[in-house]
Amino acid sequence: MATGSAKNGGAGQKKTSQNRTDARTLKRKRVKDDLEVLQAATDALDPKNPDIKKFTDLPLCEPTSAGLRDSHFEVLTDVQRAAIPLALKGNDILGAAKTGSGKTLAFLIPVLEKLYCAQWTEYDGLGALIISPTRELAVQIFEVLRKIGRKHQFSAGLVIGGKSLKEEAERLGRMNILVCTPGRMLQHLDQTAGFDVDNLQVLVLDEADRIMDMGFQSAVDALVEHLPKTRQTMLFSATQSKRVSDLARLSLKDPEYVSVHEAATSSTPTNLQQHYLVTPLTEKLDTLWGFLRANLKSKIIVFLSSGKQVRFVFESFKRMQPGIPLLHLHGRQKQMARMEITSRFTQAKFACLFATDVVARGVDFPAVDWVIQADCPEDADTYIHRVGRTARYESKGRAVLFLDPNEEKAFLERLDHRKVPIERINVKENKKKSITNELQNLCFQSPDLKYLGQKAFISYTRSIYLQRDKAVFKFKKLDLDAYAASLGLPGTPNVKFQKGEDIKRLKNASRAAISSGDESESDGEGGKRKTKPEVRTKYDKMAERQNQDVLSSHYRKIIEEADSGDDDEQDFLSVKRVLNDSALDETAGADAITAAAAMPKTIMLGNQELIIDSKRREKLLTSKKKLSKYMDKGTKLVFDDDGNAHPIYELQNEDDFKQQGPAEALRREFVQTGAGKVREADIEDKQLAQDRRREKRDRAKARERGEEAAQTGTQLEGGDADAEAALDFLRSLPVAGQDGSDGGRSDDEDGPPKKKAKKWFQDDSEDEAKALQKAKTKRSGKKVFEMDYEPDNLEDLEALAAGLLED
Ligand SMILES: Nc1ncnc2c1ncn2[C@@H]1O[C@H](COP(=O)(O)OP(=O)(O)OP(=O)(O)O)[C@@H](O)[C@H]1O
Repeated sequence: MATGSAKNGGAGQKKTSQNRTDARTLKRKRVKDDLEVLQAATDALDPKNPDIKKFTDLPLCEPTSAGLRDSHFEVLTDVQRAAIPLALKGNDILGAAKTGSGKTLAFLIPVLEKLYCAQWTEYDGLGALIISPTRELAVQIFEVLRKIGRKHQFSAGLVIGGKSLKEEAERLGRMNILVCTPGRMLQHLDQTAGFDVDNLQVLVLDEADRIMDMGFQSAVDALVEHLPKTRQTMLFSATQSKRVSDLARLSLKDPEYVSVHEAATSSTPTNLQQHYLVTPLTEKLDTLWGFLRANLKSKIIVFLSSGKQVRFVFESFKRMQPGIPLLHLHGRQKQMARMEITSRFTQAKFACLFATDVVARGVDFPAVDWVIQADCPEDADTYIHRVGRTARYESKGRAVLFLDPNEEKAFLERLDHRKVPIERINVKENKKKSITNELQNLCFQSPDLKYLGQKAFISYTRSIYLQRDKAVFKFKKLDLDAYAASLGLPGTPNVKFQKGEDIKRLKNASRAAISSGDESESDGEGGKRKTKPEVRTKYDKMAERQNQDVLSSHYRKIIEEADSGDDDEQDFLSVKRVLNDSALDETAGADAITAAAAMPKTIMLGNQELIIDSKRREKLLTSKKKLSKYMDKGTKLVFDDDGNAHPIYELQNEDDFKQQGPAEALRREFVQTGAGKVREADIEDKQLAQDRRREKRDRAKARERGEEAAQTGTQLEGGDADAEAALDFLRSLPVAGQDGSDGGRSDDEDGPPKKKAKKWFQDDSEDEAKALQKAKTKRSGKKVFEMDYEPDNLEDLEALAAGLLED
């Protein structure tokens, strides 16, 4: 049976495997036929056909179509309509379209189609490389790729750093599509054995103008060297450059220039409202604070010029609790933190994100209401990308640019030149409020915050100094002292400047340094090749810091000490001179000094000889206070009428003492007189205490009578002077509501409460005071009248307490 059945089973198995082979052949044939149809449709496709409106109008394979359907993409945007057909036909593309217009799909769909048509498998290696200037954007592109490519069989990976090179390298060999940042990719091409890109079919540069910008030039050049020349290349950006040199470096072949909004009257989305307001640098934080307080139910991105600015504003505003969740993002944060913050802001309904230009390009946060540019962007392109974080696709958005009066004219010209429609708005005078005092208090209380403030000050002033566009950024016009004060700093930090460098080069140099030093903090930018980091001491790091001027004086001393090797000797000699100033015979000259240098230094204090054998001891000897413990304590003297000095306790001459009588009798007499004096003093004290108690009782009674009279309105009969005085005092107090003001009327009072005008700049202390007042009223169940009166003694305070808290 077993055998039989085995026999039967063998025939069955043969049949099944035959069936499977047939099915596979059939499937392959079907796919081949489909591919031929697809290819024919693509060949026949007229890229300029105006009837192409939906994705279903394009010759796309089933997996891509299904991915788009499932992601609810149906109608093509302008840039997609213009670019996708050309790209499907294999052209190189130079795509330019406004922010938020859907450029990501415009290159991802052709990538998927190209590899599908080539029947790309895992054995074919890397087929497409997509480069982004920032990690955030790379992650986002990868997410869209996963969404629309979910029905494909390709493997896709993200190469942006944050993991060890080895870990990434292991997976690289198996990837068909990679989304990466240039620096990190270059590292792999240089260092990862067996990572083969010879087969690459498509290269995409998103935010191409930025990638081709100087910070990335060398990385991109080196990267392109590794890639095969026969490939399709696509470049996209909202601010596309057409520099011939760039195109040559990327070996673009007869690229199609797709610029769907070139004829548009504005280079920014039409559903974006753009404003600017002129606010002097010294009031910038006041204005920003006021804006946030007035827009608590919004999703806001605030752009600042550097990570240090971002940290200071975030930390100080966080402590002042504006009433809206605050987040911050800059390139020096660890990768995990950046991803976490990005995702929190993405999900938030109301929040404010302080950020550097790390999220200025490409990042697609949903439903951002406001983009605030608190620091003027370095050029009009950066402005366009920053405002593009709102009003994306078909949604609306608003943007406000803060300009210092010195920046206004020239920067508006730049915007006008780039077709940016922007209108001036003003902050209402009555809504302005200075937060300088709060910042000063915070900086005073927290040295950390003060340090951040100093760093922010330095990075801002340096950035202004280094900006290329000198017509906009006028360093000489900065009032540095006032600016430092506006940050709450107790003094103006010193700033060192390097001439002949511009801000972009500096920024990118620091990025390159990071990417070669610490991978985990790298932005994937810059593209310098990694060298083995040397072991550096704490002092090395401190000495390398660019802003040593804000180091504590202690650290500065350490650094200065390290700089001059012969310091010790110099110190020694100079101390010797100081100590022996009077003792040194001038004629002894240099010989005496040299001889002294060989001997240990000493100093005589009283009858003690102290050896100066260390800097600490030397310092100690210059402090009078500290020296005092080594010195003799002085003796106190008193002077008689003739001016003769005597010790305080002077023993009487023995003979004189004996003449006064027997010692025991003298002692008894002394004790008796002393005891008599103490008794008298005691009686006086008791009498005084009694009088005071009586006075107090009388005052309290008079007060009670006075209050009754004041309440009933009856005239006081009789003439108790104290009571009358108390009544006068009570009448002199302003009674709630009588002086025309609201008199501190509590919410619980009868009658309609006056509606308070809604304020822009309501601060927390007011809220707290109100809450306290309410809590008090609730607890006591009594009405609370606020008086504009400051009691100046204890009695007044008691009267106030008794007179104002009543049923
Ligand atoms: N055809 C479409 N239909 C509906 N929504 C779309 C379509 N294409 C893109 N979008 C949506 O529009 C938004 C912006 O798209 P995308 O991020 O690709 O813009 P972008 O042009 O790359 O912007 P930026 O210049 O800022 O990088 C995204 O939320 C995306 O999901």
